[in-house]
Amino acid sequence: MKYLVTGGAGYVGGAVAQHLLEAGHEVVVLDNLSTGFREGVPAGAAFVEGDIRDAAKWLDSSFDGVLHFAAFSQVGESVVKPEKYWDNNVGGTMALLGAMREAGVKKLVFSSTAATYGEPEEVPIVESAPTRPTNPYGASKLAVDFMITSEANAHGLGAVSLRYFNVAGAYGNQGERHDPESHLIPLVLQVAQGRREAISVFGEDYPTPDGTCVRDYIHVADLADAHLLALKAATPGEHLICNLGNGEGFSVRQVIETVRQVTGHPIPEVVAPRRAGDPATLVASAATAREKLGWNPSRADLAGIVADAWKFAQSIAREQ
Ligand SMILES: NC(=O)c1ccc[n+]([C@@H]2O[C@H](COP(=O)([O-])OP(=O)(O)OC[C@H]3O[C@@H](n4cnc5c(N)ncnc54)[C@H](O)[C@@H]3O)[C@@H](O)[C@H]2O)c1
Ligand SMILES: O=c1ccn([C@@H]2O[C@H](COP(=O)(O)OP(=O)(O)O[C@H]3O[C@H](CO)[C@H](O)[C@H](O)[C@H]3O)[C@@H](O)[C@H]2O)c(=O)[nH]1
Repeated sequence: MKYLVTGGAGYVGGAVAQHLLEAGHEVVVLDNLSTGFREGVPAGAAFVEGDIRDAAKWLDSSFDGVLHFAAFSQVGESVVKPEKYWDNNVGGTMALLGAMREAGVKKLVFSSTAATYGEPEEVPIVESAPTRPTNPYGASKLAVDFMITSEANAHGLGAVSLRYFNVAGAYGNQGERHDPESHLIPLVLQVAQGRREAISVFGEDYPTPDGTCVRDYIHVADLADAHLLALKAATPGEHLICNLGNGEGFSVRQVIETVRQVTGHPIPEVVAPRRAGDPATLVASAATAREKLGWNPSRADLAGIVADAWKFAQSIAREQ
């Protein structure tokens, strides 16, 4: 099969593109390199440097589907520059859906997010939980989910939205290298590498066991498996939404402690103010993904996830 991967020069899109190639598919990556890297596009994929708003230039009926990762995704930035998120995430996806309609491409897998739920009333979070995003990033992704539902109803698109919780780890040589980095695990690893002095803990007064935010970390390779299963499950005229996480929460301090164990570095920490837009606890119920996609994650162990991210961070440091 031939797939367009938007955002395939980024962290998750690059890992999924690699997995698609290994499964024998043809992959075309469309990425404007706004946050991604040319060297993040896996060998064997065709690369088009361009914007999803211009997807109609490259999308034609030879494609069997689209995997849509291209977006801005920093929670904190979205609070101070919301217009950037509405423009790229919502405006960009509207153009992409239009191009798919024109070209008659009927299958879509979309990177949605746990941030669509906001502060949950109950954990683990199920897909029928209220969606009350606490930041414009989550709101923009929720708007896209609504857009996709109406596209499926009106025009027969077969779509699956995967609501990732916190993605981490590496898949072969596909790993996380955001610049600037905002995600917890790669930042803590930068401390272990001596690239920063200490990790800031954003708030220690949350209603959680140790006062720091709790998140559900999922290995990017397990996430990649879910995308291939989602392509199989996509059904014309239907929009399926699935959470992807391991169902277990780890606090910021537990993550830091795990990095200490994996790297042997003492990792100094400093307490900093809360980051705007952060919910206290996000933990997934992935029962829908297991039932509807047949997804069975096999790399849930946090130390293993951190060890893979560490291996990748060290390999990048050697290259630089
Ligand atoms: N990393 C996580 O923990 C996480 C969690 C939930 C959801 N997501 C979602 O997964 C997707 C991928 O996240 P990531 O961590 O790999 O981010 P990333 O920044 O590494 O990748 C995004 C890629 O999209 C490209 N891009 C952005 N806007 C574009 C546009 N208009 N046209 C073409 N290319 C464009 C960027 O250059 C980049 O290569 C995003 O949609 C994000 O919202 C990520
Ligand atoms: O230097 C740091 C960086 C992060 N954190 C904390 O660590 C936790 C995880 O933060 P990340 O930035 O790694 O991840 P987020 O939970 O903010 O967001 C990630 O997961 C979300 C869903 O859970 C969204 O999908 C989003 O795209 C993705 O970046 C948060 O409580 C954050 O406040 C720190 O304490 N210090």
